[in-house]
Amino acid sequence: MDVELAGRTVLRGVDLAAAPGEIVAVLGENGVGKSTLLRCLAGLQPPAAGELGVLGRPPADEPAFWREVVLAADEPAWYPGLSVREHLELMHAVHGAARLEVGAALDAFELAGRGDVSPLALSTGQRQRLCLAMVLLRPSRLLLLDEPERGLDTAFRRRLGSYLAGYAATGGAVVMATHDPALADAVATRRVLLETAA
Ligand SMILES: Nc1ncnc2c1ncn2[C@@H]1O[C@H](COP(=O)(O)OP(=O)(O)OP(=O)(O)O)[C@@H](O)[C@H]1O
Repeated sequence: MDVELAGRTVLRGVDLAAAPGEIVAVLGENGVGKSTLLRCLAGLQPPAAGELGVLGRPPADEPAFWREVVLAADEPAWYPGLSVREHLELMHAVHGAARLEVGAALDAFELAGRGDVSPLALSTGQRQRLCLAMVLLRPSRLLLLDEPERGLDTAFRRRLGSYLAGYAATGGAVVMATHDPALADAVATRRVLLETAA
């Protein structure tokens, strides 16, 4: 597919497939179009040309689509008055059939000691861990992750890799834009290097 933003071709001839159980790492320099590609896969940016199918149909920004697909890009808006634990409980209650219990998610993402505070009282890396905990707690078939390593220390990046591998091992597909070659090396089953559209 080709993608244009403000009349400029940002992506040209991008050809990408991700099967269940695959982790696709999308690499490339700043501004090359990685986030734009994820937005296309999430149905938030229509391609100017070409074809795009997600889970067997064109992606659409509607509830049925978002029950199966998660886009984790910019930091989400946090609910005022809800603690870290309550954000996870909300996710658990809304989605049902959760992949993780709340206590297990707090432990896995090293937030057990911070469960009662507001997300705004967390450090940048802790907030990113909460984002990822919310993403991985709920059921889904496709994760679209934009620089999931953002703010994470080296040790937790490795843990993230193992969590993504675990997600893929249960049949989920992951497409992630990343600037972390070590994360890509550790878990990607396929790598896509984007280059500036000529
Ligand atoms: N809303 C917009 N309108 C016009 N151009 C945009 C818009 N958003 C992004 N762009 C441009 O599209 C190109 C691709 O941006 P994108 O954010 O997809 O890059 P990226 O590969 O994710 O970059 P980074 O590694 O810095 O996150 C850039 O040249 C950017 O300037």
